[in-house]
Amino acid sequence: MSELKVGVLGARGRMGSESVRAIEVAEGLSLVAAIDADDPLEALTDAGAEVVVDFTNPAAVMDNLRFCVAHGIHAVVGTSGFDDARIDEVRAIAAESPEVGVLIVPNFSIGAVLMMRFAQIAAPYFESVEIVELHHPAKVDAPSGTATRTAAMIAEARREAGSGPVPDATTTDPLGARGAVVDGVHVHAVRSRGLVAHQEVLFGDLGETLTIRHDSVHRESFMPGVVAGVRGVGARPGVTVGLDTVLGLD
Ligand SMILES: NC(=O)C1=CN([C@@H]2O[C@H](COP(=O)(O)OP(=O)(O)OC[C@H]3O[C@@H](n4cnc5c(N)ncnc54)[C@H](OP(=O)(O)O)[C@@H]3O)[C@@H](O)[C@H]2O)C=CC1
Ligand SMILES: O=C(O)C1=N[C@H](C(=O)O)C[C@H](O)C1
Repeated sequence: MSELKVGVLGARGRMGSESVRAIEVAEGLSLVAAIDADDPLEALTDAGAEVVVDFTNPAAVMDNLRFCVAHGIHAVVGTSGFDDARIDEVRAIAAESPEVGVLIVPNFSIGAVLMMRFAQIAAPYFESVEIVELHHPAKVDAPSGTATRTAAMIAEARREAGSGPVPDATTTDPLGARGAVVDGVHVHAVRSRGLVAHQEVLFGDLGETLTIRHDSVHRESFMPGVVAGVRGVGARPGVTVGLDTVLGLD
């Protein structure tokens, strides 16, 4: 059987370079293009790429997706910045080439996928919830895509359960000490040397708290998920959000 031809966008970056290494050694995958900001996207079509992995930045990723979809190339997107409005935009782009799969994955690490799931399960049972995401100081965006996705999953679970807003008597917060509010969930972003990618979801109710924490201590934690996404995206036309279906969790 012929190997699946894969291109990496953002290939010299922290995640792109790790992905290049993972794809080079993965059985059945062949790295045909490693592209960075100064390379033309036509290098993908010239090399016959069938799937791309995008780890660029929120400002660049939409143009990359437009190119890939228009050229019938499946896309596995790790780049952050995908709120509901942006996902709807991708759905509109993908509708132009219905055979193409676009897999948008806020976090490829298996532990993080499970952390989000566990938070979703816990959400209806606690009156209070807050998210603390902690990352390396070179991260360009806040809050993280993982925190945004976790907040959305928690909010949906609370809505379905008929939960009200989280209790909070704060009326004065001139410096924004209570953090951002994403889908009704307070999100706090920490940036520090020594960190890679970490998140805590803190639940609270009468006389008890539950903390769900995940730590990526090395970027290799994301690679089994990236490789699974590359192998799975072609069988999923249209837009899929999250790695859950690829991992068989849905
Ligand atoms: N889903 C997940 O599991 C994970 C997602 N991420 C996300 O992935 C993204 C990248 O993170 P990270 O690797 O740390 O960032 P880096 O800044 O290390 O890498 C980004 C790379 O993309 C390149 N780039 C910029 N614009 C383009 C373009 N138009 N075409 C091709 N390449 C381009 C940059 O080149 P140059 O420096 O020359 O501009 C750089 O090499 C972020 O959004 C981050 O949040 C990160 C970790 C895990
Ligand atoms: O920039 C990072 O490093 C990460 N970005 C993703 C995010 O925004 O959630 C995934 C992971 O947290 C690492």
